[in-house]
Amino acid sequence: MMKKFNDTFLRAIRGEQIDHVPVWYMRQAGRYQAEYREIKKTRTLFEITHDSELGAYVTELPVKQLGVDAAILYKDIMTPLPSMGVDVEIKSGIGPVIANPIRTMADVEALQPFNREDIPYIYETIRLLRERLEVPLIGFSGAPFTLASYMIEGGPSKGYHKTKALMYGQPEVWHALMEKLGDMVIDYIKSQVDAGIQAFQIFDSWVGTTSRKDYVRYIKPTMERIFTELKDTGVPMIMFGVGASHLAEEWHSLPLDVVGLDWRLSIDEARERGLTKPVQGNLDPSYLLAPWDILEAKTKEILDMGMKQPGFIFNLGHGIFPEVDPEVLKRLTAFIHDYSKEKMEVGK
Ligand SMILES: Cc1c2[nH]c(c1CCC(=O)O)Cc1[nH]c(c(CCC(=O)O)c1C)Cc1[nH]c(c(CCC(=O)O)c1C)Cc1[nH]c(c(C)c1CCC(=O)O)C2
Repeated sequence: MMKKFNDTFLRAIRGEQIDHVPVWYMRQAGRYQAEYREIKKTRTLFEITHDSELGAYVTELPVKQLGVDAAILYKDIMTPLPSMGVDVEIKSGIGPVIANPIRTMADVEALQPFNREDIPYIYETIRLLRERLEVPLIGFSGAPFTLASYMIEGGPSKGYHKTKALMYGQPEVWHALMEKLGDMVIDYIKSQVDAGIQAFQIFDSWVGTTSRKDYVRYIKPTMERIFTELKDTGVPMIMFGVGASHLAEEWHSLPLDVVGLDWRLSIDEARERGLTKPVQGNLDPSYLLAPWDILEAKTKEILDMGMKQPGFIFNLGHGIFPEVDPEVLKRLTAFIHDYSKEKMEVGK
């Protein structure tokens, strides 16, 4: 018998009637899973994504194992960059490393427009997943600032000094780069929507390193254009970044649907600051290593805050890390479902 499609995640975003709080986890496909580690013994991330059957398997695995309410397409924020001429490799335990960093206007001019024909395997994975999944499929893209930070630094960074030096010192180069990456994000998300994704998240993971004033001046115009152009897709749009509480009002004012929060700003505080839109978050993933009663108490606290108004999706404040026990995530998912279900029934 076919199981009924669980659209709780999409209904929650629309503020519709639901019977439990939906949950999914950033990095729900990854090295905390034994099956994933086994696959990674012989294949790189790019090799997995080029194999649509394998990409679909890895995407679906946490949905089956944990019982989460949404799947996030397995790929990386680096996936579209080779199409633009970026020479990128993802090194295990380090992250993306780029051999041809951006330093000058000539480097920006040399970037090619993203071409969806370069990544047919991603769309094939989306099509396979839409046939198989009983929960919505989330697509995603990195945001221009976060992608630019890798492209300028040449890899992961602590201070983002080269990125900001280019932003402040060569603003015309910076804006040209933001424009090109903005074009890519728009077409890349549209292409994923055409293939069948049902929501998307924009990862501006490292944008919290900029001030509010700089965000408005150097980054927000491109974000405004991205969300304005993508609104027509009709697919819910989620924003996320780490340590970006000071930008929460700026995000809220963008034409997006869901504001993702990390653990630095509580949901109550976000509401007090006028964030009336649906929120997603925000358990500090470190709690996943704490004893169960401590994790449960914190989860309850977040659910109690999130459930004060419609439009709440439970997630972590950042991705799952390799040391986390899958059994803990399974128990947590069941707890979120049971606790919120009970609370909704009492509230009726
Ligand atoms: C900044 C960023 C990257 N990639 C991503 C971000 C934004 C989210 C965030 O803030 O963490 C997004 C991403 N990367 C990956 C996903 C898959 C979907 C999911 O969340 O399950 C998603 C959503 C796979 C991946 N991307 C990567 C892994 C882990 C290593 C691997 O399996 O090769 C996975 C599962 C590699 C990667 N790729 C990147 C980093 C920092 C790393 C980690 C390096 C490491 O610790 O080894 C860049």
